[in-house]
Amino acid sequence: MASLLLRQRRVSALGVSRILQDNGDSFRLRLESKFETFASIGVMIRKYSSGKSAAKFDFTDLTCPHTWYPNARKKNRKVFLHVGPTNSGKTYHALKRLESSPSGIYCGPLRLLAWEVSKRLNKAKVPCDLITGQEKEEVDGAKHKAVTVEMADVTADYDCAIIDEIQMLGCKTRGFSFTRALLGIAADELHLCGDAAAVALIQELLKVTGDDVQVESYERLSPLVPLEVPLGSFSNIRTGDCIVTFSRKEIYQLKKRIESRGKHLCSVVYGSLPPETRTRQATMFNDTSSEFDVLVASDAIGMGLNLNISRVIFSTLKKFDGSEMRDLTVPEIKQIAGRAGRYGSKFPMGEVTCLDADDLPLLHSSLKSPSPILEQAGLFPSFDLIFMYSRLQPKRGLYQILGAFYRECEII
Ligand SMILES: Nc1ncnc2c1ncn2[C@@H]1O[C@H](COP(=O)(O)OP(=O)(O)OP(=O)(O)O)[C@@H](O)[C@H]1O
Repeated sequence: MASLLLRQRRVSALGVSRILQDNGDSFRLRLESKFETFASIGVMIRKYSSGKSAAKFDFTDLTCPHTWYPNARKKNRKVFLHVGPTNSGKTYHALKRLESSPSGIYCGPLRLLAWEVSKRLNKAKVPCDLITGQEKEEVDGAKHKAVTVEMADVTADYDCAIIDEIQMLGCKTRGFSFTRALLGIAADELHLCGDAAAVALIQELLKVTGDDVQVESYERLSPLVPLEVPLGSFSNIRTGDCIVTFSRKEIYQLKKRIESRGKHLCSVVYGSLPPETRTRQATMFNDTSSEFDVLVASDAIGMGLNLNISRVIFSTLKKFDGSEMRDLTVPEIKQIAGRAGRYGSKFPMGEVTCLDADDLPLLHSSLKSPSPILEQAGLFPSFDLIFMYSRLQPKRGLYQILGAFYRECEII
């Protein structure tokens, strides 16, 4: 197979650009149908512009990623973009459609969100599998799936699909999975839930797919009040509080400090907790009859989770992002703060504040600011694409091949 493909590459040197111009996308669709498997080798955030999709064929040409998904391209997808602030019912409306569809898939950014959706659908007598990077729970007769976005199947056919927190397609580390799901899921109806900052980029990305895109805007369902005073002392902690911090060490230090006063017990939620433990901790906090009435969490709670939080308290507005300590961004602050006072929860109004008074100005200004408009989406080459490219350079090692691939991609 490799030699056949290498021959195709030699043909390309003789002028596949022209063939593409002459024959449109059909050649690419046939070729790209071999490229469906994605693997985690590297990530590229590329400025997306439909104007750049000039006819040039090469394994490093990533300018037409919509052609990588022939199943999705066979459909005229109806795309609904549900946009608005946190706690505005975007996901609720999309889930209603999923629940009433004969088959479907929910793709979320967190394992806990996928778990919440599978639980909800199974409770509503809609059998639903749960598939994440850590587990696979299959339910007899299920035609629905709740998955973390990386596990989205772009080869199956669905009546309805949801991609939650779609603004994450701009994320440097995980954005490519959202772009893949956006372009690749073959569903008659595709519901995208997230921040309005992603609308223009998504409309631009979908211009080339022929999908019908409709924007539905929402308003927050319950008030979120930024407090004028900081928490100050841990003696002011009360039932329903959630303290947010960004390292596991600090999470356990804060839990110890709060519990040492003898008034409250704390649940903890952070990304690297084993899934069952995370689920148990979130359930304990949500259960009003449990003694665990305070939550200490990382930004793992920031996306979409429905927890019984009355007040969010930022212990800091800085986090280490893998390379440096930086201030939280406007979207991060809004997402995390938005967990307080969820509609339908025990607390009809949410409050948000900081541990230290010095952080209040940044908190207040961020909550008032719109999220910056997204201009970039993550994109990722398929494993097969890299494999075929590597066959052209038999003397190079993997490191050099990836480096060369990355450099050549950048100049397109
Ligand atoms: N019309 C409704 N009737 C009953 N409950 C609703 C309704 N709309 C939303 N809710 C509930 O309000 C809460 C927030 O809704 P949802 O999760 O859809 O908000 P969202 O806009 O997606 O928020 P986020 O962006 O923070 O994820 C959920 O618990 C949801 O079940």
